[in-house]
Amino acid sequence: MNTISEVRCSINEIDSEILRLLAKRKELDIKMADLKYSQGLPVRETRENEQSMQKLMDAGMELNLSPDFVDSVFRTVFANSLSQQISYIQGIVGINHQLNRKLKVSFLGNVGTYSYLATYKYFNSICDYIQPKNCTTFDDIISAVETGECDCGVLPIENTSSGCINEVYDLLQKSNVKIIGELTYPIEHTILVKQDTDLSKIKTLYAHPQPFSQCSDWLHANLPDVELKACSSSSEAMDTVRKLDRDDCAAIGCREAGALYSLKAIHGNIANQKRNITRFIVISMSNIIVPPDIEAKTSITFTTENTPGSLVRVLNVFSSHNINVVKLQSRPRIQNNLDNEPRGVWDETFYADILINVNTPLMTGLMAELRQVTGSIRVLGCYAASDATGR
Ligand SMILES: O=C(O)C(=O)C[C@]1(C(=O)O)C=C[C@@H](O)C=C1
Repeated sequence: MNTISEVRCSINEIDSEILRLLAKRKELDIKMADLKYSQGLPVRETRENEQSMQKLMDAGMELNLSPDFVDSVFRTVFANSLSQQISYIQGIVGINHQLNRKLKVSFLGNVGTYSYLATYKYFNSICDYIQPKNCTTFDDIISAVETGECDCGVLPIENTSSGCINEVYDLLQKSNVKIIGELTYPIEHTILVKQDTDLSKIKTLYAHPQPFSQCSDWLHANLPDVELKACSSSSEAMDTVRKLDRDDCAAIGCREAGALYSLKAIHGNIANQKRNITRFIVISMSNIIVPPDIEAKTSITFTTENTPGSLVRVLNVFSSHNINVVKLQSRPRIQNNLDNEPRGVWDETFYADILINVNTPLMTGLMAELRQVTGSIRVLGCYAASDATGR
């Protein structure tokens, strides 16, 4: 008769074997991407995937595994495989010409910030080694790329709870960096403490301003009298609470990252939206080419006259070409010369994300039409849409 620990041991061995096989599969993904790219074949093979899935479900049934289970396991494996292949090809085509596949990347904060987690998730399959540049402001992240100190930078741009991160939009208005990628990352805010304590004892809470704003409802209802201290990042917040080592201080951060700072989670899931997700953009000084079979997103910025119908005329251009505008945002225009500005009014700069690849013949005609109905227009970058990569 087997004991629990013997059975557990056998299960652990099987799990390790599954991991080894997944790692082997990952190596084949890269080989496959290489072959497809060199032969000019599409990366996404929807029909082949469907056929493989059907075969796996049939084989699974013979092994007494339900089709649902097989479907959910392999859907994740297939999505990951596609994302690996796309990232790899993006790496060949665009941002990584270095033979040793090392990239220097700037992002907010230190180990354990959400930006850190998103950065490693994005670049893991693109390069072998990331040299991190830890920044304390969004401006520094962009400057590190502009000066050539870093190959790429990662910036949060919008979140399902707090909306657009205006500071990043305004910095993009002033910079020449290109957007070369995006990823969406689930942000699971947690109250982290150093000493054994409970919520009623907390007097001071440390966090980046974004988590404060993303958790405003919960904070209002549960910690209304607590002093909120803004930090430059979640890592600074977590490190401060670790060093203070008190039972009346806490930080907002991700549960797993908290453990890196010897902090315990006492309350989780505190964001205003259950699905609290941040979209990050990846920036670089040079554009990448998105292969034609990958769904591409192009970010543009434009100005219009401050007159009735001006914006509609721009949107009509997209509509007439059946182009999906998946995001439209406006920000007050940054003016350096205020001499001719009438008092009390200001102009807006618009940002739009549209589903089109800039390297299509349609784009040239589209830009010509857009120039006729805008004051100025600039492409901020064209990149693989996160839906396409599963990131
Ligand atoms: O402070 C961090 O951990 C960050 O990475 C910054 C940041 C942000 O500025 O939006 C990143 C993602 C989350 O939305 C919350 C915080």
